[in-house]
Order: sequence, then structure tokens, then C-alpha cells
Amino acid sequence: MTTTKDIAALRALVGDRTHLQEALKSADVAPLLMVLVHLGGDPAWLDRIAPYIKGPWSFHEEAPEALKAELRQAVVDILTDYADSGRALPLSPPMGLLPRMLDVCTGGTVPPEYYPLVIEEMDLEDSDPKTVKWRTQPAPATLANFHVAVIGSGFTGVAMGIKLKEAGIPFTIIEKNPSVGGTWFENTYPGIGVDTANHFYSYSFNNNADWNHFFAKGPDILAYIRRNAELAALSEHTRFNEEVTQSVWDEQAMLWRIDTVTKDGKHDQIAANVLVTATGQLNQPQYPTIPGLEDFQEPVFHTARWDHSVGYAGKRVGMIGTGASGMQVGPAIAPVVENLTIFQRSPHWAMHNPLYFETVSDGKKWVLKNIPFYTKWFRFQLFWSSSDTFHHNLKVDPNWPDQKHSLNAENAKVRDQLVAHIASEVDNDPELIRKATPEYPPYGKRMLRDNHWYRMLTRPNVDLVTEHIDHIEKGAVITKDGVRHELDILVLATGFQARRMLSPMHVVGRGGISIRDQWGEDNPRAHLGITVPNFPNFFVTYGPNTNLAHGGSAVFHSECQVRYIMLAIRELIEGDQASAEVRAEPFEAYQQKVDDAISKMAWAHPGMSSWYKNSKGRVTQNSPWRLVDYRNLTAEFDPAEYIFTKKASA
Ligand SMILES: Cc1cc2nc3c(=O)[nH]c(=O)nc-3n(C[C@H](O)[C@H](O)[C@H](O)COP(=O)(O)OP(=O)(O)OC[C@H]3O[C@@H](n4cnc5c(N)ncnc54)[C@H](O)[C@@H]3O)c2cc1C
Repeated sequence: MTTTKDIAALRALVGDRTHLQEALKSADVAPLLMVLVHLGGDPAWLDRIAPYIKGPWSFHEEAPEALKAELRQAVVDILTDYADSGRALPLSPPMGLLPRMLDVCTGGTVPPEYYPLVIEEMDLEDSDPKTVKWRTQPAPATLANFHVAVIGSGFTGVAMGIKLKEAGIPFTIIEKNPSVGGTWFENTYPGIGVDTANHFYSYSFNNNADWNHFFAKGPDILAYIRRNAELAALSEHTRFNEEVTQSVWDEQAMLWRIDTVTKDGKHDQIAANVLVTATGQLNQPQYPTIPGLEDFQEPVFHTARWDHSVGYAGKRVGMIGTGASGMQVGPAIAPVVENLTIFQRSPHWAMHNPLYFETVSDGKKWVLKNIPFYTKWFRFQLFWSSSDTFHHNLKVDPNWPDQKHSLNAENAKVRDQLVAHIASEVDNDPELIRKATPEYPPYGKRMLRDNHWYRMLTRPNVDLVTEHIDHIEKGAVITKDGVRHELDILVLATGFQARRMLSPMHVVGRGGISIRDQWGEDNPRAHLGITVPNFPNFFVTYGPNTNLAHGGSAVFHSECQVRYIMLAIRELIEGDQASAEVRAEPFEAYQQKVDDAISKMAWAHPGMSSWYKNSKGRVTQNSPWRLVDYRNLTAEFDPAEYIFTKKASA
């Protein structure tokens, strides 16, 4: 039912029809059309506008101005009609029209297997489907005697805290930093930002209408995470500046014993029934092992530990690495440094997106905030444009002749487009084209956004060095060809220790087995990327084979994992169980499925070296699944896959 407050807001919205009509000029056609059909249910509108929507981004739409004006008027009329009549706004669109709406909205075809995900993601039925509800409300004493420890307060740890709080389950978040934010707290380098559009790279339960950019910069994302943490008052549950060093499963007490140390060296221990790691895959910086690095003597720092006390304007800066972070740093500092020397081991593919630098106008923010359902439809468009539509591009066609450069016909087409983009950006300079174009197929590594990286390479003060580094001396990097590159500052854009998952923590499960005993140095494996045999009541988020490299938002995956963990916790509490441990059979069967799927994908390509693969060549980081697959795998918790141990009766 629409509340009195909603009706009052609607009446205020349509009170000034001229203003509304004007304000709607800032709206994109596709989501506005969806609002109209959602509210009015008239399929004729879909037929009229569909021919002008060629894809899910706003720049794919080419409707004539007169038609857009008609659409805006129709939206004003229908909102006025609802306001005048006091009728409730329908939470869902007419379900019979949903398939056609999704197709028109994306300018493509959305298969039926996506409908449950769409209904849930957009919360079309307003039933809060991602929140796990009690089947039998536990007694207050039961809840009071249960405790969950969450390590880390980035996007995932904060989501976990919010959901635990909603369920009334006591919990403690332990965070080594003085703030929430994780990735977005620690990475403050110039140019830091996302490559996933933010109206999708955000929580489904808090669609933000206030993003300043379609692709936000670091501080805005940090502010968003902080706002969510504040809304749930998570600071009351969080121990900041405290690092978990070790967690040991106490088999007698059926509890995790979690050792922590504060920044000033105070040790403590926390006991918890359930332990959730939300430590991210990209949290521990990877430092290169280059002979002489310690002899450099000028400022040298990792992108994730940017030293803001060091001014780089007018300096000779060297940067090792051209991955996701390096590609953002380069264009941000090149205009002000004397010289930027970039040491590249292998180039990255990066795609142009016209919205990458665009700010969200005040008018668009107004529409996002005020027009009912607009944000939900806009978010869906971004979901569609940023994720599974690329998945087939990563699959190896065994009959494809040019396996070295592309994987299948579609992948080859993308390669041609990307190569043409590089050529035009570097003014057809053959040397730069050669250096900046990867040999490996597109999507072999996560596709980045071209933030003027290629154009930057044409600057007279930028050198792209592809000769390998031999060693480092005081104030200089020496390459294998004997050239000495004199530098004032050295930036290490060398990524993270993703493969040594959960390191440097020491985690000890049942029978005294440690996670390193079980995983070795770099072979992490977990059921659905979340649970591990021998480690009862232990849940990993952003765990093995859950990194999204075909596209998509890591926040989507976090929410899938958080829901799965909440379902498991519900099973423990409602069933009065002391522990749950994944059985070996489903665990092994899942690993087999993952490895089989990955063997047919880009990352297993023999020409690829990346942080996705471990020392034996197994892809341990990436998820082979589409978002819809991972959602389906984690939407329910199957107790039959777990061994439960009852609490000893008192
Ligand atoms: C520069 C950069 C850009 C990115 N851009 C995108 C993007 O565009 N799209 C996308 O989908 N993903 C992107 N990612 C991936 C990003 O990491 C995830 O999107 C997401 O932020 C991960 O959140 P998280 O909470 O799981 O982990 P993190 O954000 O890594 O948070 C982990 C937290 O755990 C804490 N912690 C770790 N160990 C301990 C310990 N022992 N004790 C206590 N606390 C501990 C850390 O301090 C940190 O706060 C990007 C990553 C980086 C580095």
C-alpha cells in the first residue's frame, strides 16, 4: 500500500507540472519508459520506443525529440493521475510485460533465467528478498548466546554487519584500519576510481541517487560505505585499529578463538561461534622482488600505500606496472610531472566508455531521487551492460583458428574494435601501437576502462618502457638493455598478494590443521568460494574463485555470499546446532565443476600470465560463473551438504 507519506510526496512532485515536465528532460529515455509502463501497463509505448533503443547505455538511444517530449508528458500525466486518485503505486510492473520491458530496456534479449534475479535485485515486489528472515523467531536468550566475528569492514564486512544487525544477531567486526572502507580507504592514489558503473557497484539495499559520477572516484565510494555503516550504527560493533593475527577452532567449546593485536601492541582474544573473513582478495600489497630495490633511496611506495607527503609535480617519476591501479595513476599525474617513465611487463586491454568521465548532472540526480522506480530500472540497465553479456566472449572456441590472439569470433571482433581504438588514440604511432596492444585475447585479464591512458602515451614527457628491469640503484632503474632511467620517485603499481589468500593470518581448523596446510601457499579452494572442509563455522567472502573478471560488480558477489552465510547461521541457530562443516563430496564436486568451466575460458589460455593463476597454473581467483549462475548457486543453503554437530546438552 502506498502510505500517506508517499501520496503526499507524489502530490508535491506533480504539484508543479511545468517544473516536473522540465525536470524530466534530464531523464534517460529507457528508464523513463520503464517507469511509464511499470505504472501504466500500456505495451504500446514499448512498441513505439523500442526501435530507438539499441543497447543498455544512454548513448545507445536515439529517439526523436518529439517522441521524448510525448513520453515525458505521459509520465507527468500518469503520476498526476496516481496523485489525484490517491491510488497506491504498484510495486511491480505488470508481470506479463516484464520480459518485453527487460528486452526493450536493454535493447537486447534478457533470457527468462534472469527474471528471478531481476525481481530480487530490483526488489520489484518490495519484499526485501535478499534479507534472510527467521522461520521461527529464536528466543532472546538464544540470540544473546550466539556471537559472530567478522574480520574486515570493507564493502563486504559492512554488508555482513548490516544483515547481522537486521537479524538481531550479536556480532563484532574487527578491522585493522581506523575506518571502514577497505579497498576504498587504503587506496588513495591520484586517479583512484572504479571501472564498474556505480549505480550498479553499490548495495542493492541502498541504491544511491547521489553519485557525482557514473564511474565514481575513491573518496565518493568511501563516503558511501561510511554512510551505510553509520546508518546501521556499526561503529558500536567494530573494533578499529585491531588486526586479527590468528583464529583457532576450539573443538571442545565449539568456538573460534580469535587473537588480535592493536596498533599499539595490545593483545586480546575474542570468542565467536561463527567466523566470517571479509578481508578481500586485494588487500595485501604485492612488492616486486627486484634486485637493488632497497638501494633506491629516493621516495618509493606502493599505489595502495601512496605517500601524500611526497610532491610529484615537476619530478621525474617512475612507475612499475600497468595493471588496474597503474593505468589510473598514469593519466592522473602525467600532466604535472617532469617525466613519467612507465615500466611495463605486459599491456592491458582497456575499453572506451563515453560516460567514464561524465559527472551526473543535478537534473539527473533529481530524477534518480524523485521519480518512482527510475533508479531501479537504471540500475538494471547498468547490471546488464556491465556483466553477463560479455561472458560468452571469454569462452574458448576449440575450432577458432587464431587462438593466440582471440578466443572466438565475437572475441576477435572485440579485439579489432579495441585495436582500432588504441590506434586512433595514439595517432597511429606504430611503435606505441606495438607496445600498448596485448598479444593475449581480450578479457584474458579484467577489461579496464580507457581513462585516456592511450592518449597519455603520446605525451612528450611520458616514456613507455617495455624492456625488462634488470636492477635498481640509487635514484635509477636499470633495464636489461643497460639503459639507466634516472628518477626522483618510484611508484610500485604491482598489485596485491591475492593468491596467498587470507595471508598473513594464521587460521587453524579441526584437528589442528591450518589453512596453509590445506591450501598450501597458493591453492585456495572453497565450496561456492565460501566454506572449507575441516573448518567448521568458518565462512570466507571474496574467497577462492569468486573474483569477477568478465565484468560485474564485486558488491553483487558480496551480497550473494552474505545471504548464503546468513542462511547458514539461521540453520545453526534455529536448529540449535553447534557447528556446520561442509562435506567432502559436494566440496570436491564443486571444485571439479569450477576447474572444468575455467579450463574452457580465457584465463586458462596458455599465453596468459596473471595473478589469477597459481604457481602450478591453476586459476584460483576467478569465478567461471555468470552473475546469474552464482546467484542461483548461493540463493539457498542446502543443509545436506553439511555435517552438523548438536550442542552438548547442559
Ligand atoms: C584500486 C581498486 C579498484 C577496484 N575497482 C573495482 C571495480 O571497479 N569493480 C569491482 O567490482 N571491484 C573493484 N575492485 C575490487 C574491490 O576490492 C572490491 O570491489 C571490494 O571493494 C572488496 O570489498 P571487501 O570488503 O570484500 O574487501 P576489502 O575492501 O579489501 O576490505 C577488506 C578489509 O579487511 C581488513 N582486514 C584484512 N585483514 C585483516 C585482519 N587480519 N584483521 C583485521 N582486518 C583485516 C582490511 O583492512 C580491509 O578493511 C577494485 C579494487 C581495487 C584495489
